[in-house]
Amino acid sequence: MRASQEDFENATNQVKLLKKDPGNEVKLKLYALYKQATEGPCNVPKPGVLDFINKAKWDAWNALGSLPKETARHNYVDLVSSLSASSESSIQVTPAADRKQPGSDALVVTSQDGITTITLNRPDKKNALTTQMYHDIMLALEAASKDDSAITVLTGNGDYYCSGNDLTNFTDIPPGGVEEKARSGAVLLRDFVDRFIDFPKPLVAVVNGPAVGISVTILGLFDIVYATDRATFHTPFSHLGQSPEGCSSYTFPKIMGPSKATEMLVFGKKLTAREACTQGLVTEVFPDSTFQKEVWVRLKAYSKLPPNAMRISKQVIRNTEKEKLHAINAEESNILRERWLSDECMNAVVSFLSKKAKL
Ligand SMILES: CCCCCCCCCCC/C=C/C(=O)SCCNC(=O)CCNC(=O)[C@H](O)C(C)(C)COP(=O)(O)OP(=O)(O)OC[C@H]1O[C@@H](n2cnc3c(N)ncnc32)[C@H](O)[C@@H]1OP(=O)(O)O
Repeated sequence: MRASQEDFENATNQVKLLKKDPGNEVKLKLYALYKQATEGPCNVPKPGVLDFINKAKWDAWNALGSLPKETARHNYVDLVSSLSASSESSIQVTPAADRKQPGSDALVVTSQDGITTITLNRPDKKNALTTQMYHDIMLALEAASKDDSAITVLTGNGDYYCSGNDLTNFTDIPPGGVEEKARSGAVLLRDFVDRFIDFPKPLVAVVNGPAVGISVTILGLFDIVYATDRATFHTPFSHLGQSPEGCSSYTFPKIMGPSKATEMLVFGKKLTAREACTQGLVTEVFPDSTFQKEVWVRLKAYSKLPPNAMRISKQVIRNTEKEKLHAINAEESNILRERWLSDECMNAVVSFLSKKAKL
C-alpha cells in the first residue's frame, strides 16, 4: 500500500520525537528521501569538497537518481516507522530494576557488590563517544551518584578503552549551521565534564586498552586509574586542530609537570601505560593476562569499606579545587568552540572521515 500525504506528514513529525539518535547514516537517508519526496530529483549544485556536511547530504540525495516522489514518500514513512519501533535510549542498565531500560547497548550499566560499572560498549568503533553516549554517561553518573553503591567504575568493552570523541559527531549539522553545532557541542562538553568534577563518590577508571582524546583528559578527574599494560594514552589535539579539554590544561601540568604535559597535550606524544604511571596519570599498571582478575578483586575489597567515609574523604581531597575546575572547564569549552570552526580542525575531520588519516 502506498503512503498518503497525511502518512508522510505524520512521519515528518514523528522523526522529531525519536528518543534515540538514529546515527548519521540513517539521518542522511531520511534527508535524501525527504528531499526526493518533496522536491524530486536533486536539483542543486554540488557543494565544495570542504563543505563536507552539505556534500554528504547532496551525495545522499543525488544517489536517489530519478526515484519517483511517491516511492520516496513511501520509503520515508517505512523508515520512520521502523525507527520509531526501536527508539529508546542507548543506555542499557542491569540488573538494578529501578533504572531506565535499554534500547540499544552503546552503554551498559551494572550494579553489583557495591560497585556501579559504566561500560562503553561500541567495540567495533573502538568505543568512540557519540553525542547520545555523552548524554547517557551523564545520566548514568547522575544515577550512580544516588544509588547505594560505594564506588563507580568507567571501563570499555573490547580491545580499546575509548577512541575519544566520535568524529562523525561533526557531520550532524543543525539548521543553525556549523556555528550552532559548535555552540551546542561546547555546552555538551561543559556539562559532561562538570559531571565528573562534581561526582561525589570514588570514581575509578579501569583502562582495558588504548585511550584517546577526551577519554584520556578526564582521567585527571578520576580518583584512581588502573590500566592494563596494553593501554596507551594519546591526546593528539594539535593533529586534529583542537585544544585540550576535560580540565587537562590544569590537571596534567599539576600531575606531571608542565613540560611532560606539553609533550602530551601540545605535541600529541602517546604514552605507554608504564610511562603514564611514572608520570602519575595512572595509579597502577597490571599485566594484560591478569588485569581484569586483579583489578576486580581489588575493587571488590575497596567497595566493602564504609561508603560514607569514602565519599566524605574523597570530597575533602577534591572540594578545594572544584570551583577552579569549573572555571577551567568553561574556558576550555569556549576555546574549543572556536577551534571546531577552524580550517585546521575541519580539514583533520575530513581527512579521517574520508579514510585518509588516522592518528
Ligand atoms: C562541533 C562538534 C561537537 C560534537 C560534540 C562534542 C562533544 C565533546 C567533544 C570533546 C572533544 C573531544 C576530543 C577528542 O576526543 S579528540 C580524539 C578523537 N579521536 C580520534 O581522533 C581517533 C580517530 N581514530 C583513529 O585514529 C583510529 O580509528 C584508531 C587509532 C583509534 C584505531 O585504529 P585501528 O586501525 O585499530 O582501527 P580502525 O581505525 O579501523 O577503527 C575501527 C572502526 O572504528 C572507527 N573509529 C575509531 N575511532 C573513531 C572515532 N574517534 N570516531 C569515529 N569513528 C571511529 C573507525 O572509523 C572504524 O570504523 P569502520 O570499521 O566503519 O571503518
